[in-house]
Amino acid sequence: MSSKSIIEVSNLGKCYEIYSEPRDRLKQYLAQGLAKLGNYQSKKYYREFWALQDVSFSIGKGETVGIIGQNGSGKSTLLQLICGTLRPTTGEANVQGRIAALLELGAGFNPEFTGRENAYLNAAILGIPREAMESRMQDVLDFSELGDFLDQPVKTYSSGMYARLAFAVAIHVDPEILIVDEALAVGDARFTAKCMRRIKDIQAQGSSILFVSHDVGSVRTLCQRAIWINQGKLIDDGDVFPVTGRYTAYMFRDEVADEHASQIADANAGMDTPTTDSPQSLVEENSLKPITHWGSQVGIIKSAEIVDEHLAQKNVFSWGERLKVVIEVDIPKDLPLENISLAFSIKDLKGTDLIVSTTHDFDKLAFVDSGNVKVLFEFTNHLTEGKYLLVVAVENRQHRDIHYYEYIEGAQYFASESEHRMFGLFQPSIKKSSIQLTP
Ligand SMILES: Nc1ncnc2c1ncn2[C@@H]1O[C@H](COP(=O)(O)OP(=O)(O)OP(=O)(O)O)[C@@H](O)[C@H]1O
Repeated sequence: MSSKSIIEVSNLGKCYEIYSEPRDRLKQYLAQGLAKLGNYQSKKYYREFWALQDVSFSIGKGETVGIIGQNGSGKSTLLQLICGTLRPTTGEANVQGRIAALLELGAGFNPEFTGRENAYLNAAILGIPREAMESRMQDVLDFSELGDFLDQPVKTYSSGMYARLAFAVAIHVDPEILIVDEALAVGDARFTAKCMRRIKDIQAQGSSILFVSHDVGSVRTLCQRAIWINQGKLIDDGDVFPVTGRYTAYMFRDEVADEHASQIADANAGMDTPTTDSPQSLVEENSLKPITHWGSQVGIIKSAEIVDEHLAQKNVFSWGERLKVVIEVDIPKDLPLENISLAFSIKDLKGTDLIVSTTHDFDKLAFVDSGNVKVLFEFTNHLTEGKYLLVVAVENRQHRDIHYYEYIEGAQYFASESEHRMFGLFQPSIKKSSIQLTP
């Protein structure tokens, strides 16, 4: 284990024995016993299912890593192996430091004990003595907002109450590693926001965080790095933006041209997210290829760029300047025109959508013919100083369903600049006025 890593996972695998009928389990047990006595290999009455297979990576101190993947891909299995609540079939997970894990609901809680007793018990397992925890109990109570329920057996709790207690305990035991499984996000919106804020505090204190989520947006907001697990295998591991981009591409893949996830990862290997702290200029960033580029009709977008009001392509725009997003598309004859929509979004380098517009919404722009079309979206640049990227897409929209014909994340990289100091991400021009209420 390298001195800088706090978690080191090598060739980790978990295999389950799947029995088609309950009596096969008994047959297996007996056959195994006999085989041991006779010193021979017994017949297998089960089939093997690898929930996780040959996974290796290391996590450094202070890193926040998102674990992404479809339902049943092996994320929870991986976390349980790291926490030591599950034994691996192959390989090992070495962990250095106190792990506070929020895995399944109420994991580690005794249903007969009260919330308070469970808090002491959980803390003790993590090496926090009762006296130390006593002084933190008021904070646990305040954070969990459980009130009198803290002294009720946890078997009487709702799933949301379980989650509140589990989270409150986890953040009050000084974790060096915090593991958060999204399965726990059963609280209401206010509590979820409160938890996210606290996770950021823990991050700022230098703890390492493993964050499991289906939501690419929250992974991008919180994590610098992402690990993509698919069917028990590690598909991709790297900077959060490109890895989640490739995962999204896979999730939206065309059913007909269904490719294996690893092929997408291979094809995109080597594409990195633009670095924000590098001293290299934007010119270099503009030479970067898109972060992701996919869809069922790749190639129909002929060009996509941001220009000023004189249609000159630029990479730096002033705050308050008029700008246009120009997308040229060649719509094939066989595509149904009625639901075609051209869309763009402006994202910051963390992947947050700041501006999104499509020809489909508000004043719908209909396409009357296939062939070459240029669409212009015009608006005033109200982005505060920083670096941004342009995302463009041609979609088929039917109500809330979207099929992507082509999607380019990072069609252009550009900067916004201003002489004024601004806060926030987006600063429209705001009219100020006052009303005199008393003389
Ligand atoms: N005890 C078990 N016996 C047999 N199979 C299991 C067992 N536990 C998990 N699995 C299987 O292992 C696979 C991985 O499960 P896991 O819970 O790790 O997935 P996940 O990525 O966390 O899913 P989700 O996003 O739905 O929580 C699934 O196919 C699941 O059915």
